[in-house]
Amino acid sequence: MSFLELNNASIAFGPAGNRTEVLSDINLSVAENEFVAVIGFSGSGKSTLVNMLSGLLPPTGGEVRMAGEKVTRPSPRRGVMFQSYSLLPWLTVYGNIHLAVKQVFPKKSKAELREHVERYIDMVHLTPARDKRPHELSGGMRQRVSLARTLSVQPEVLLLDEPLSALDALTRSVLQDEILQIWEQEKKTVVMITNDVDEAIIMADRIVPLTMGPKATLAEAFPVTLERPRDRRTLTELPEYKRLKADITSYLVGLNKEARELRGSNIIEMPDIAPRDFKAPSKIRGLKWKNTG
Ligand SMILES: Nc1ncnc2c1ncn2[C@@H]1O[C@H](COP(=O)(O)OP(=O)(O)OP(=O)(O)O)[C@@H](O)[C@H]1O
Repeated sequence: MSFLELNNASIAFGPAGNRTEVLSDINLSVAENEFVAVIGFSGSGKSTLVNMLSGLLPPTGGEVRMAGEKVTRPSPRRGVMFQSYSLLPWLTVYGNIHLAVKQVFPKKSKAELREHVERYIDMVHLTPARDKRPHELSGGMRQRVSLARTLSVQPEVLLLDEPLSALDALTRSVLQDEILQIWEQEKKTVVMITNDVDEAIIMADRIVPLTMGPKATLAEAFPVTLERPRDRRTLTELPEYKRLKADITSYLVGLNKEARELRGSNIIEMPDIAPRDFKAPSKIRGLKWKNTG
């Protein structure tokens, strides 16, 4: 049964008369505890899609529903984790998570708050770094804090907007495994945005391509039926993995080609002109130098 739904949802930006429809006629139905990966090119509208799912950006057409209710504003029931860590630099790991938890669970006692915050710090293996500030942490550690903070408010839906794309390949795979472990243990509904086919296959139950914008829409999904837990050391050798990777990659390459051809027909011819004088000036704001050109 569908838990999170997008029904003919669209997002347009710009003033009346000059509007651009970035997302058009998006339909998606995510079951409870399902892990869906949305894969797309840069600029296609992936973050706009996350903002719409979270309730930050109301659709200009159609609707978003969660557990049958229309989504009209952000709520702690939908936790978002962004590509940038968005941590408060003057607070420690503990402080960053504590702030979020206190906001969402104001009735918890001091001791309950402490126990709750420490549980999530432990979940992402950051207990030894509990009192460090963001500048004292590596990129992977910062992203772990961000994950712990998102999880600590106990959302039912996790929206992950390219959470690992700024990390090196090794850290990225460690964090993929940690997110999967947490997902299995905490049973969340996940929509993860990614631009990495391998990441999508390793993590998701279903991969949905987002076509190129403007008027980007979701294409037909690729189901991933590989058994869980998935072992990345042996997974890449499986015929199903290879077939999926080839199918999704060639689909994405096709999208890119199609978009380039469309853009090609809109190319504006520029006049063939050259500057009359291209000598470097001898003086700029009182600064003199020898013209060697
Ligand atoms: N608030 C806004 N006002 C006007 N245009 C916007 C706004 N937000 C996004 N856009 C436009 O919508 C399009 C999609 O942007 P979006 O950030 O969703 O893409 P993306 O796929 O997440 O890109 P990237 O992977 O590079 O982060 C872009 O052309 C962008 O300029």
